[in-house]
Amino acid sequence: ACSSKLVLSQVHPMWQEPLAIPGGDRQSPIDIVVRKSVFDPQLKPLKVQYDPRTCQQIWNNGYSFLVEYDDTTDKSTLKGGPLEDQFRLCQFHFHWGENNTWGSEHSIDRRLYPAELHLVHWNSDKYSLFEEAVIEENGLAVIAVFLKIGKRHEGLQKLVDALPAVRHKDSVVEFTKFDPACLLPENIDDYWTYAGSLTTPPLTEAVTWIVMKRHIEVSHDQLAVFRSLLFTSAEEQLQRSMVNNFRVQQVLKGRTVRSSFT
Ligand SMILES: NS(=O)(=O)c1ccc(S(=O)(=O)NCc2cccs2)s1
Ligand SMILES: [Zn+2]
Repeated sequence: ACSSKLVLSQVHPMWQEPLAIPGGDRQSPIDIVVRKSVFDPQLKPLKVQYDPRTCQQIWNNGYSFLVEYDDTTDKSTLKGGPLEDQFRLCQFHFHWGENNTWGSEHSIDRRLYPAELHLVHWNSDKYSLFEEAVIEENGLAVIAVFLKIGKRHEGLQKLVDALPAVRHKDSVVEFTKFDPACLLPENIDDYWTYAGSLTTPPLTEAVTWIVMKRHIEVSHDQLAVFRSLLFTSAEEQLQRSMVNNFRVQQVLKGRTVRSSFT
């Protein structure tokens, strides 16, 4: 699966930022300044086709919890939008805060949300493995969806109920038949897109970001369960709550953010 345990450089947890990424001129996340985004009429509708049968497991990797999909065939795919090629879903995960005031990685005109969903895909037209794609500039496509506190999200509850089983770093639990399309807003035609990077190590500048304009709602209690997870493994003396697992916003460095809507 896409998050095989490649040996990552011994950087500190991402929010004690490595000073600068050598030549980092397309880092993520960013603040999206709506009035500076450029409508691009050539942007196509996104084509999302997810097969719930490819869902395999949930893994606490010490940064977030990842719901991992079988990406050995083109069963769960993303294409269209700003993308030239077909991309395979390999995992989705979230970033969230210690309270409901902040937690998202991207912001819209400086507005932060309590959490942000990332659906991670890699370019299966050009590469044969996630690990190859993750170092290429057109290798990954990540859909970002903001979460707002409101009504309970029925589809999310199956995931919330499984989280206590992956409380500690490096714990894994089988998780199947979950359709990640239920986490997308009804309208996925309105989005911003820009060239960026992974927001955790290895921070590679390989990501075409697709940030949804519409958010989804989850309940206060559902998000509270995210905060019951731990950054630390069961053996560690000092347990640390998994909260504020977002990266600080990065400079735009002249990049253009395009919008699919006016
Ligand atoms: N927040 S985000 O969507 O920008 C992501 C950060 C890391 C992601 S990954 O786990 O898919 N790959 C990172 C790797 C792990 C091992 C080898 S590379 S996706
Ligand atoms: Zn992420």
